[in-house]
Amino acid sequence: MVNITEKIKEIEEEMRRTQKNKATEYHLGLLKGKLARLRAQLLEPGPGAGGGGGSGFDVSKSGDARIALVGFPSVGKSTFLSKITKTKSEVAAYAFTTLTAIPGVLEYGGAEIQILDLPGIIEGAAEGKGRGRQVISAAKTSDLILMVLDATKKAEQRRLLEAELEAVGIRLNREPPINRSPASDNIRNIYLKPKKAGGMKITFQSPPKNLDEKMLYNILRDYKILNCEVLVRDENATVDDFIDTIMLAHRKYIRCLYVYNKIDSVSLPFLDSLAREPHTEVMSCELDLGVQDVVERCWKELRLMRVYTKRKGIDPDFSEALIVRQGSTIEDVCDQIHRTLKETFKYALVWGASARHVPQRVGLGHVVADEDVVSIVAK
Ligand SMILES: Nc1nc2c(ncn2[C@@H]2O[C@H](COP(=O)(O)OP(=O)(O)OP(=O)(O)O)[C@@H](O)[C@H]2O)c(=O)[nH]1
Ligand SMILES: [K+]
Ligand SMILES: [Mg+2]
Repeated sequence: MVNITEKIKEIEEEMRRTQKNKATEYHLGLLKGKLARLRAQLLEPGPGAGGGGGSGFDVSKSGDARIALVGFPSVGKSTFLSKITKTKSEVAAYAFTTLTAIPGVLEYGGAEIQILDLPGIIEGAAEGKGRGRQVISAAKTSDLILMVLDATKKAEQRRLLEAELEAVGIRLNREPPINRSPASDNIRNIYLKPKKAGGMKITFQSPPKNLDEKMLYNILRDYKILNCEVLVRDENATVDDFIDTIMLAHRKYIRCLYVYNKIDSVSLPFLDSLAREPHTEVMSCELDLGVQDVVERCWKELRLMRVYTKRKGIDPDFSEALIVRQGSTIEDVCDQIHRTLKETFKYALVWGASARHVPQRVGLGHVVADEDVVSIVAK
């Protein structure tokens, strides 16, 4: 297999050499498209892909959610896993102690959360350095990325890691464009809809200033999007806008909690400044400081809720919660209990924060709150 990393380097080099002007705009556009595609390709599973493949590790998801521990070597990822779960992952003072994904289970609030200890990554991970691609692929499958940072190391470690994740389409702590029509997600009013068949249909609402049909055709072909519908509404749309539109399909919006470990080795004022950063917690695994706070914060960031069920005439069973995502409805609760429960659903009674009065009689669309008690009444 031709080395993707080398291809990326070549294209980056060519782009640097190419002067930016009207005449080269077209060519640069194609190069940009290629570059974005190659970066995405690095993460795709493929036979014999260099560096152990980009398909992540062979650990199946289990429990109610998955948290991935991502960070540079020796920041204390394995130490943290061993502290909060029953799993023991090897800890040592040298880099790359952990060579594969080690799953552990964190029990919290009645939920089982899978924690994935991962090998350390280094700069250039997204381009295939070390096991970086696998690590990032695994991170991409998680519900929360816990970025473990070493409080004694330079501040730029955080930005470097962010850049590695961004490079492969991961967007940290940004809201996904949900509840909007697919068209409005698109950049600069470019509508792109991949199809199963029928070839490419490219339409311009008004004559474009920076694009033409052949150009879009070539870029789409490069991405192997051979069947699709494209509508360009804005005459000012550029090649970059078009590539962004394509890349939207590769994006993954994941929440990230930054955790500075080893605070036993820094000064108090510095520690204080770290703790003030957004989406951040500080801890010392060694002194057992702040570890429980991190666990609690993880629970919050995962936005999971506990819902208790109750049978008529019997007290609710508070020892066993159903775990649902924030924003879930009675319908989601039914689906958690049993696949076909919805079919016989008549109404539900709800006690708790989401109920206007208790018990409130509600339908499938009612949005539940954390620690609500729900009783489903069947037809
Ligand atoms: N001072 C201090 N050292 C710690 C702390 N937590 C872990 N360490 C030490 O940091 C070193 C690396 O810990 P690991 O848990 O192996 O780090 P890792 O991130 O899993 O490393 P890799 O698997 O190699 O990427 C070990 O020597 C730990 O004892 C802490 O809170 N304070
Ligand atoms: K280590
Ligand atoms: Mg480790």
